[in-house]
Amino acid sequence: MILPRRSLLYVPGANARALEKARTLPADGLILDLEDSVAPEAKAEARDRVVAAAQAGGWSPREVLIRANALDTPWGMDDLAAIATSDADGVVLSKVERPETVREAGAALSAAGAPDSLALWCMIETPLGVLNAAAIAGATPRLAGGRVAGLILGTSDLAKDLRAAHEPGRQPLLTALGLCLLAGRAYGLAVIDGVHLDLEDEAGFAESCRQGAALGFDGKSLIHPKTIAAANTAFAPTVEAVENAHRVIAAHAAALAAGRGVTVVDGRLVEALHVSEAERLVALDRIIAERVRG
Ligand SMILES: CC(C)(COP(=O)(O)OP(=O)(O)OC[C@H]1O[C@@H](n2cnc3c(N)ncnc32)[C@H](O)[C@@H]1OP(=O)(O)O)[C@@H](O)C(=O)NCCC(=O)NCCSC(=O)C[C@H](O)C(=O)O
Ligand SMILES: [Mg+2]
Repeated sequence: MILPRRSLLYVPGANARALEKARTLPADGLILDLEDSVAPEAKAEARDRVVAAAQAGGWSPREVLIRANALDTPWGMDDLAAIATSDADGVVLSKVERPETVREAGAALSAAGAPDSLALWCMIETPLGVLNAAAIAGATPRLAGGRVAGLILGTSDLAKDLRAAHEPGRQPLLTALGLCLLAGRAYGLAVIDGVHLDLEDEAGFAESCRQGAALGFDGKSLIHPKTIAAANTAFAPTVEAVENAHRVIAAHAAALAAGRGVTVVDGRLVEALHVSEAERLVALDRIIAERVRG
């Protein structure tokens, strides 16, 4: 089933008001955070609060993911044990660098009683993580019956480790973004772009969404509710794209009925591969429209 992942908002797990507010926001998904936004002395309390919030329900149609601390920190394993039976849709593993970490997390979740439906999302945010992205994506992918549903780029940590500049166009990060997209798509995963740190830079945010959508990301991770609407727009199919998709589907069906495998729509060649992409767009558009109607 296609799920819109245009906007995934980080919600600090230590901030009770933000957690409450998140229930009302039109993001496709929420990442309830136990990692970087939570101070060490607040980790245990934040874990209890986030797990209780997930268990309380009432989040639909939003996906609820909980970001755990890395497994080699004092909190990582306790986070997984608590999240396992939290009714969240997924666990976000931070700073994943090796496929063994994904398997270890999957085993820990299963041992703690997690249902098979609990997904794993891997953050790729270090140079080693990028270089191993294909092995991480292919460790236990959903398509092969495993838990891994997606990759999320951690471009802030990555830029720091690379000593790269945060600049318009994100040239210093493009190799890493492309490698992660290749890795995720090779194993049928969702792939989510990193955050835009400057909350006052509306034009830069819009441009980074446009670029992320053009590169092929499913959506963007966000840090403030005021950016949800722009991300939802940027990563949704446009009206023109949906109209074109309907024309492609109809023209190809007519060509097949006439015994031909290819046709031309508005001067462009249409083959079966274009039909499957058109069908994906139409399905995504329908689900988004259903959400808007409520
Ligand atoms: C950046 C913020 C600290 C700003 O917070 P604040 O000053 O409270 O903002 P506002 O006054 O403008 O907030 C307006 C209302 O919106 C609510 N709010 C704000 N942010 C969120 C949020 N993220 N989720 C839910 N609700 C939110 C406020 O409560 C206000 O509500 P109301 O009371 O009704 O007026 C703050 O936005 C924030 O903490 N953002 C998230 C920070 C975070 O999670 N960081 C970690 C994830 S990013 C990361 O780790 C990067 C990655 O790992 C990498 O390496 O790249
Ligand atoms: Mg990070």
